[in-house]
Amino acid sequence: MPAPVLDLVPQLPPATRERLESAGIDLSNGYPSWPERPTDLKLAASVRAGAREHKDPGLRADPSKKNLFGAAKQVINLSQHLGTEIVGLQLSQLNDAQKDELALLIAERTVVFFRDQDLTPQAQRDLGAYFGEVEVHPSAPQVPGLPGVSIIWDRLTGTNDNGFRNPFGTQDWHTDLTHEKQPPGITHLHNDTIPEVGGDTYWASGYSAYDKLSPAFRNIIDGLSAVYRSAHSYPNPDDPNGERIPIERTHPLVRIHPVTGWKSLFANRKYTLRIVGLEPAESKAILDYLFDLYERTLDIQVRFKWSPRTSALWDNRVSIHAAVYDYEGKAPRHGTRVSSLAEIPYFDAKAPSRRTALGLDKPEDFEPKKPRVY
Ligand SMILES: O=C(O)CCC(=O)C(=O)O
Ligand SMILES: [Fe+2]
Repeated sequence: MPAPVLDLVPQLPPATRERLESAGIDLSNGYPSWPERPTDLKLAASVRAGAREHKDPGLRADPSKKNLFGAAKQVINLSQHLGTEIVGLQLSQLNDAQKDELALLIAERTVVFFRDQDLTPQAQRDLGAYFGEVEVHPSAPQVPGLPGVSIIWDRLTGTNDNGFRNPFGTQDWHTDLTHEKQPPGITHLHNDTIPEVGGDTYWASGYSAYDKLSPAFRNIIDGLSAVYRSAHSYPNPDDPNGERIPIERTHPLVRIHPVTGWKSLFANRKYTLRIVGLEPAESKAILDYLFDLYERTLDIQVRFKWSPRTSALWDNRVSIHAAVYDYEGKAPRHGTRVSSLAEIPYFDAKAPSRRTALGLDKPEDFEPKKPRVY
């Protein structure tokens, strides 16, 4: 299939163009570039089907994080359960000890922010490569000359029908690339251009969603597997002109983060299709409950207001996220992103939840809730 032609150089926001050009990105063949697309589903599914060794840098970190925190001007926790902003550090200048500690911090706090970054797309890719093998999407738009640096920009839909009634797709709560055999751990989005008003992003904690469940309910979902579907679809090799179909993969519904050792819910409404082994109605009832809990429980979420040249690094193993499309494409918002593939998701019945590991459980957390009396 030929790569779509969509030359958007003239539409690049000025700050974005300046960032790309001063980093030596060649825009003479257009922007973005599209990878050689797989011709069919089998090829797309095989792109990263092999087993990769993943050694998480967070496992090497000094638990006190003294190298990272000692060099920062300020460390601000944005909510109890997730979200930390680090002030006064440049991501492009971190040493290895600081990168290891950052990987640990992201594992613990789910999403970490750095404002006022001077970050080339090349430096962003190098940092991603430190965290794990950089994901090169088989069919998503990328920065020319830099496979693995993909682009978040609503102009890339190639259609103009996104708006108030039809938000950009990233507004749906989701986790990235859950259909991969080794889905991403850390994803790093650097937004070089941000509207003056709007364009915030939400994250919700999978650790805390799991912690919200009663022990009896945890027993029901612990050890179950679910099927995860890809966002992109591909022609079936046996029927190249027929309907395009997505990739499907099975993973545990509750997974363990290899660095923290904590259990996390691993479900998202956009891509988790069904629980293996259950009747369709049972699967739907349980998944709908889990999605609702995850998406609607405000105390396990953080909403972040960006400023230009800000980086967010989040852990896709233990979170869902959603981008608010209230600027409706009227003001430019442009970012580059790099995802680092991690381990094959796994479950361990003996692993603790986050609250248990941190000693935060209270006896009443384990009693059935009493009905509220007003
Ligand atoms: O635009 C955003 O804030 C987030 C978009 C998103 O879903 C992603 O980068 O994976
Ligand atoms: Fe996403």
